[in-house]
Amino acid sequence: MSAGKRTAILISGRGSNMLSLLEAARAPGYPAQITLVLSNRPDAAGLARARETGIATCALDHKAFPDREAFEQAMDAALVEAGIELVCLAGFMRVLTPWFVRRWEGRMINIHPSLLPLFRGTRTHEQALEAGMRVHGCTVHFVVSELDAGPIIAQACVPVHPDDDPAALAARVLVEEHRVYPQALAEVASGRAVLHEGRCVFRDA
Ligand SMILES: Nc1nc2c(c(=O)[nH]1)N[C@@H](CN(C=O)c1ccc(C(=O)N[C@@H](CCC(=O)O)C(=O)O)cc1)CN2
Ligand SMILES: NCC(=O)N[C@@H]1O[C@H](COP(=O)([O-])[O-])[C@@H](O)[C@H]1O
Repeated sequence: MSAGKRTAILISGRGSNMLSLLEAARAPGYPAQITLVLSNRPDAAGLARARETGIATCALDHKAFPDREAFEQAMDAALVEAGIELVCLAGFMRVLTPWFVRRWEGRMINIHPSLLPLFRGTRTHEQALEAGMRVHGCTVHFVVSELDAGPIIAQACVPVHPDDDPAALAARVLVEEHRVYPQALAEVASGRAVLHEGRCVFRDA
């Protein structure tokens, strides 16, 4: 049995979704193997958490590069050097240029803390509360150049409670992120979910 698709996780912060993906990938037969954690922030707390697990890490400070393209070329080189086949964005807070997206389109997914296409961008939990939503949630999608607009692979819903503040709602959504992201990665890594003609298509693997 193959060891699974060589997968990199890109982070900018604490890395809780990274940890849930790492844990899921330890299961026998899981179709992806996490072989690299890369961050645009050398001080990202998730890097230290990744190193504790023994996984290879790479810190590329985006501010050390003259422009976005130079940073992305270095990131791409690190991924290619590591033999990466799939990329998971997990709290990676850089908008990727069309150049990088074209390099990885169909092999790069992201988790977003809202039920897309509702509430793209940032402050998603505040937006949901301001809109008076009774349900909220998270979305795993293929990454395309347009921000948070890629074809949806999986979603999970949570109830919005009357006394919710953004932090309470975020915490409830995060539990579902940790459940649905590993499921979505398995769908993509196994070939069951594919990006085809701008849509997410489910095939018998
Ligand atoms: N081309 C794409 N790039 C990225 C996507 C995408 O769908 N297409 N998803 C995002 C993740 N994301 C929300 O899910 C997101 C990340 C970053 C930003 C943003 O405004 N970043 C700023 C810098 C912010 C910072 O450094 O703190 C920027 O890049 O200038 C918005 C949404 C990942 N990239
Ligand atoms: N626009 C991207 C975005 O907002 N992503 C969100 O950042 C958090 C990262 O947490 P983590 O580092 O603990 O996984 C997660 O809630 C993820 O959905």
